[in-house]
Amino acid sequence: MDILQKIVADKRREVALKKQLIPISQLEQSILFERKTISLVKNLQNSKSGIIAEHKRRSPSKHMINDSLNVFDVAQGYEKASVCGMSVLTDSKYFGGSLDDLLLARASCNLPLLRKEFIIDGYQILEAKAYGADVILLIAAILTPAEIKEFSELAKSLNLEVLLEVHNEEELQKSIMPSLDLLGVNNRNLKTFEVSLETSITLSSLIPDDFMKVSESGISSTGAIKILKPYGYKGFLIGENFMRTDNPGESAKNFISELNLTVPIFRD
Ligand SMILES: O=C(O)c1ccccc1NCC(=O)[C@H](O)[C@H](O)COP(=O)(O)O
Repeated sequence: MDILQKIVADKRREVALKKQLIPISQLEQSILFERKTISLVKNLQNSKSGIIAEHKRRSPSKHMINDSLNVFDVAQGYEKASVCGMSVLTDSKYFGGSLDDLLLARASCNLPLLRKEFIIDGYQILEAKAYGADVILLIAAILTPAEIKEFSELAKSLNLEVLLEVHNEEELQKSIMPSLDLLGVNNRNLKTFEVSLETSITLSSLIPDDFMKVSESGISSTGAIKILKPYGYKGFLIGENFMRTDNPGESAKNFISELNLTVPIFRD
């Protein structure tokens, strides 16, 4: 069993239990359900840096990254750094995150928030909305095309944007549909945990221009962004590189300053 299969098996049990404890009607009563969402796509279109900064305490590949920070401070730091959006890992068992992290991030900043989760049930999309997300992640490797359609359409009906994540051409070809907003290529091979920007480079020409292209994982220098931009990537999801430091917001700010100095404006 690979790591995604393990995570999904646990997630199915977790979601089944939660559905018994907290009914959908209760999620729908959240005041955040009525909130006007903020567009990550628009922020990326208007940005030079394209940085989506992640809150990530630990991970299956790197184990402990940083659990001494307060998500409230991290979100404020990212906002001050003028990132385009923030990704909040809400899985607890493998990443040490929670829905409370999402809620705290929502309370402390006005950035578009991505709920970074292993979504296998529409219930989790209603949770995302109830806890203040603007964007959800769908992972092609763990979903059928019918599920991607059902979940992305549910998200759109709640005014949430949808980031679809792929690792290879097969996942990309089976998943492309109009109800998606952003297409993320994950550079991390989930069998070996190796990261390679080649994955983003290889898949770039197969992604139709209608989607905002995002490169995810293993981005540890402004040089990587310089390499990826000419392939049409406008979003760059960065977790460990910022979270490994004592002050992720300051690290993001320095990263963006360096980027502005070294990277030419996008080629459209
Ligand atoms: O990060 C992992 O080890 C991991 C393992 C299994 C499934 C997903 C995983 N990561 C989720 C992510 O997509 C990353 O947190 C995100 O792209 C940021 O990556 P990085 O900048 O390399 O921390």
